[in-house]
Amino acid sequence: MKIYHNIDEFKPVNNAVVTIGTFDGVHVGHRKIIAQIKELAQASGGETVILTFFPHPRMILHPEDESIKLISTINEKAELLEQLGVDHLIITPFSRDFSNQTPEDYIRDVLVNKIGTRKIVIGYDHHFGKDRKGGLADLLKLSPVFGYEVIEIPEQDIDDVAVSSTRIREALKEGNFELANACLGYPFFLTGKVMRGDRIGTQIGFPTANIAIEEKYKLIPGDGIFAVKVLVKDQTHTGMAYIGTRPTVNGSTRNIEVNLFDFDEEIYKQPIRMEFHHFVRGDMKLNGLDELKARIAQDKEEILAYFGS
Ligand SMILES: Cc1cc2nc3c(=O)[nH]c(=O)nc-3n(C[C@H](O)[C@H](O)[C@H](O)COP(=O)(O)O)c2cc1C
Ligand SMILES: Nc1ncnc2c1ncn2[C@@H]1O[C@H](COP(=O)(O)OP(=O)(O)O)[C@@H](O)[C@H]1O
Repeated sequence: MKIYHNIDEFKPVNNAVVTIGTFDGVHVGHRKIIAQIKELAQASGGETVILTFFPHPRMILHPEDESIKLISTINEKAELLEQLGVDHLIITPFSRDFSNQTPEDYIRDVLVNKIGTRKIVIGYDHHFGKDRKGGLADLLKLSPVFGYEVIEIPEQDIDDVAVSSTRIREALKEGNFELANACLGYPFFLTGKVMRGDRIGTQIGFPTANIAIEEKYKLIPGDGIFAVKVLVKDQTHTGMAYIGTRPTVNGSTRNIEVNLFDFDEEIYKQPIRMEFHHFVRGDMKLNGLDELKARIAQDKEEILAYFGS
């Protein structure tokens, strides 16, 4: 998959089959739309193009506002779309010029001239251009002029997509990974780098890799203990993750940490990817390190049993 960080980097392709959207999480609803553009492209010997927008305008206009939380970071999204076999991903940054185009200019300059759109798969609720005034009606009106075909996504499918995103976000907050992962079509994951902590982990016999996540907008599951699978240095390990403020040791920051089973390596600064499979319990203030250690040993038994090992 080729990635473009600006629409101007893109050179028109033959028989472009295009869809436009945020695709947060690249969940089962999105996958259905992507399967459709792939089928259309295959049938016409064309190439699939996804046009997405990043950063979200609110992230630029109000960088202090940390309320926007997304299921996948832009890099995670690109990785997921690549796995699905999308040919081209155009990531358009928000700009006033881009958002101020009239619907006609946008269709002619961007969709037709820059992308070479032959087929566009789009929902009734998609809006574009100045004041978001452009939509399906404009695309349909100009289709005979520019010779592209418009394929409308049924309203029910659009609603399913919206329902899925909201349900996934809620499920992740509540620790319902069974539901979130079923809606996503793959286990929810986060990616980050291992950083140093307070070295209490080793002291109690459960070293934990502390994960730093660069993207402030990434949605983090609610606090608790989780059964996870972690990819580190191209190897997958099972383990137990902790998200919380460590009330037992009077911690202050919200940590994301993981103890990997059958693992004993120094991995500071390593990139890791952690998949969430099951919520085990909520965060607790335990009475000292001995109690914490005993509780973690119990968590480990439960998680080993969960994974069936
Ligand atoms: C499976 C697991 C369960 C944990 N449960 C709790 C808990 O209930 N309460 C708590 O305060 N900390 C809990 N922790 C976090 C520990 O306090 C933390 O790992 C320890 O302080 C080590 O921190 P360090 O990596 O900075 O050395 C848990 C950690 C793990 C791996
Ligand atoms: N089984 C393991 N699980 C997680 N980290 C491990 C493991 N074995 C060794 N490590 C290493 O130990 C570090 C965690 O040890 P810990 O005492 O908790 O230190 P810190 O407080 O700096 O995280 C990890 O960052 C990693 O480099």
